[in-house]
Amino acid sequence: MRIQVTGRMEDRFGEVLDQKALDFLVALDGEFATRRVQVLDTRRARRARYAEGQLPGFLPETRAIREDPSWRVAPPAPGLLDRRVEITGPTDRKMTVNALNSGAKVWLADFEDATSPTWHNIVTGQLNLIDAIDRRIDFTAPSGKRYALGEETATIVVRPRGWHLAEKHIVVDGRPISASLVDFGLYFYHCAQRLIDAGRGPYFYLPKLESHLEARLWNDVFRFAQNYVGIPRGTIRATTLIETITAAFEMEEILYELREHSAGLNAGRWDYIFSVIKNFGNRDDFVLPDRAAVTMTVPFMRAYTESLVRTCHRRGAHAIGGMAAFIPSKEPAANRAALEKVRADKEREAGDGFDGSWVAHPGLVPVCRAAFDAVLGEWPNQVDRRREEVTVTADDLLAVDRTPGQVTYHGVRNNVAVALRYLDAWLAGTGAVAIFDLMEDAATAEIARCQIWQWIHHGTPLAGGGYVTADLVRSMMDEELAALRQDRSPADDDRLARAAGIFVDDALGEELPAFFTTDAYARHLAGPASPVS
Ligand SMILES: CC(=O)SCCNC(=O)CCNC(=O)[C@H](O)C(C)(C)COP(=O)(O)OP(=O)(O)OC[C@H]1O[C@@H](n2cnc3c(N)ncnc32)[C@H](O)[C@@H]1OP(=O)(O)O
Ligand SMILES: O=CC(=O)O
Ligand SMILES: [Mg+2]
Repeated sequence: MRIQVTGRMEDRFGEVLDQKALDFLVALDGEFATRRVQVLDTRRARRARYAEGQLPGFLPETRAIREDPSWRVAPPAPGLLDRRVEITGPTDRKMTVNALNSGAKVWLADFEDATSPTWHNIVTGQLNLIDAIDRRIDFTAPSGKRYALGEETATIVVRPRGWHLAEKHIVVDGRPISASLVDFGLYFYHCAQRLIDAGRGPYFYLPKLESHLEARLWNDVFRFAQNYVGIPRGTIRATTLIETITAAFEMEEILYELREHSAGLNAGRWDYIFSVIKNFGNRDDFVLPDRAAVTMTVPFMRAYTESLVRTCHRRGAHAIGGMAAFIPSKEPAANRAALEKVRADKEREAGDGFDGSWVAHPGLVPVCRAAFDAVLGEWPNQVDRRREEVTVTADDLLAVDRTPGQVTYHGVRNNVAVALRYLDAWLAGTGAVAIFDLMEDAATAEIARCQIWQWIHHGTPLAGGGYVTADLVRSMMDEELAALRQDRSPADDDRLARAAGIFVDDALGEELPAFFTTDAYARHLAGPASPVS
């Protein structure tokens, strides 16, 4: 047999991994596995060029696409006209029900940043999506709380894992298959027709793209999939996250490649910051201050979001805002402060022309809705607001050295503390967690470990004296681990040691690995003992 499922088959997994769905995965793999490898090679080569001092720019070979004012993306599909509030989150059963009932217009069902890609999470996530669409997901929790879908639910938009990740529990001809193709393929195969019958469609968010050629690859996947099951071209819709610095130079081209399937662009701010550090970490003029100082209004971030809105609206596409990391707190003063910060963030986005934005928690839906209601009123979006006055140059997008702020002892310590806590949760199977009152996920954890690497690499001075050194970071790490061990049971020691090992490999080494998730997945989550107990 060409395809083998090596992951443990739990209750009902056969419903997701039936022979016809597996045949579809084999077909996707046969068509696209080689191109995925080429994409990853191209990424490596591009990063190597940046390491030698090259900087990205707008592509001369695609100038005609940018300068042609005539083309537009497809009009919005059913359920995607009004996207003023989108809630994101993992696809476990409880959160699936809570997100769909949250009052948000869209639910981003996340297999990427918010999910630890254990085999269990991936397959049960697919099952939960099928059950949600069939409206048979209701259940009673052990606490006695009843979870049931309401009458009106959010439109589901699935975010498959990025091209860099493999799914090692499914092998084709002895090779692990692309995780993107698994998440896309299983959802599409099982749910496309169900969604069409329910008056919506198979919709996706595309993460971590680095170029328009990656968008072309996704577009070809969509064409192939639609032909395979016999549904019209253009039934699939996809919103592309602009969350890498290289994609920011190719927004027009990405919309163009996907135009028959495009549902717009999203400003994935956290991975964007990560991408800037990752690509230019070697350069003195790209050293960023404490993470808390890298706000959405610093010049390089502002250039990126202004350009995104203008580009989308010029092409008739939705521009969707990003994630404020502040989440509700049980402590009233902290809660008020968090809501106020989210309100300011969403009001700025609505004022800038975004058509909607993301929230991480149901308690934030009303804040985001109010900010967009105030600007949109009865209109479903503001795609007609062209923002023609905006001009953004390559220098603006790369103006990282104009970011005010310092590197502080507290900022370094916070990154160490967040990275260790996040990695520990990720190893235990949870991909999004509240840490020190902020939402943390794979993208924010990447920032934490990359900043540490960058600051050590440059021997960055600390405000108040001293420098960031590997010794300083190691001593902080030891203190944090000791404090965590005190709070936990000895049974957690092995997992904490593994979390520390990932941190050392990915933040303290000579080289800066492209993603912590790839190696950490292969070493810790892909074996029989995943998640790590
Ligand atoms: C960079 C990016 O990619 S951003 C997008 C990826 N990140 C995310 O999607 C993060 C999503 N958010 C979350 O996972 C969660 O909100 C967390 C982990 C940050 C906090 O979760 P908790 O600690 O459970 O928060 P809290 O206890 O306040 O939750 C209250 C209720 O809201 C539910 N809830 C919280 N967040 C969500 C969500 N995003 N979707 C659905 N339900 C949610 C909880 O399940 C809980 O339900 P219950 O009352 O039925 O038990
Ligand atoms: O996916 C979103 C991000 O900010 O990263
Ligand atoms: Mg992201």
